[in-house]
Amino acid sequence: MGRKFFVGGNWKCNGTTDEVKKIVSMLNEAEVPSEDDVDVVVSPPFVFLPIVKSLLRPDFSIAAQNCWVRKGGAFTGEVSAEMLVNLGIPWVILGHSERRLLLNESKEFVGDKVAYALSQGLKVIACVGETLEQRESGSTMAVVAAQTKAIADRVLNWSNIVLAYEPVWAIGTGKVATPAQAQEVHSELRKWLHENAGAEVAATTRIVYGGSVNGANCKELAAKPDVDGLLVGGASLKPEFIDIIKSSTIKKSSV
Ligand SMILES: O=C(CO)COP(=O)(O)O
Repeated sequence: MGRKFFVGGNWKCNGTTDEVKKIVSMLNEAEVPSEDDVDVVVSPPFVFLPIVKSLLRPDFSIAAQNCWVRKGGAFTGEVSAEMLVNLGIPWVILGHSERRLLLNESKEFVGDKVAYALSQGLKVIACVGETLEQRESGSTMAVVAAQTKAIADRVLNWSNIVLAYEPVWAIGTGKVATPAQAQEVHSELRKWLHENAGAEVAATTRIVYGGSVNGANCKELAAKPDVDGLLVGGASLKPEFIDIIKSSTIKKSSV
């Protein structure tokens, strides 16, 4: 019943057309484990979705970085789930901490977005994570459980959700969580899912880690039993992203 390893590349608000083409060429030329063993999903800014879709190798998939909370309409500046489906984009990242914190997206709003995106047939990478202050005050689990509950309250079927644990203090800081810290929260999150969404959801939902993952630290993180993949920011724009994809092989050798 193994959970297939998942590697996401969140390009955030980066890139020009030329840079995007170069990253895609680098990905297309790489030799990586088979799609039977690893899901690779890259997430360019909205404006580059069509070009990436037209150029990217077929065994890699694509995610948008956000979408509107309900059906499209008079919502200036927003992009709807229906539009992503129309473009043939299968995945969307929702609840990233940069949106929760910089754009004041509440956990309820994120939960609504997750439910709506799923209802339209999108697969969702749903991000949760605590700030440094929250970690230091001992409320890490309470925070990530409340963020996960806002999703669980609105969603019954978890088969199209990947849960990404991204501690805010580790994002873009070079300060990666230790493998033990990641494992601890992932295992608690799985326990939470078991108690609140059922044994099947807990056993099958992939929980991936994000926050300063790079080519040097990916294997140790990937080796942890409850780390089912990695969500990569800065390093996903660089050749070391290929090494991160290859860290998936550690799961094969450890079973
Ligand atoms: O936010 C992240 C992925 O969504 C992680 O970003 P960094 O890998 O740049 O720390």
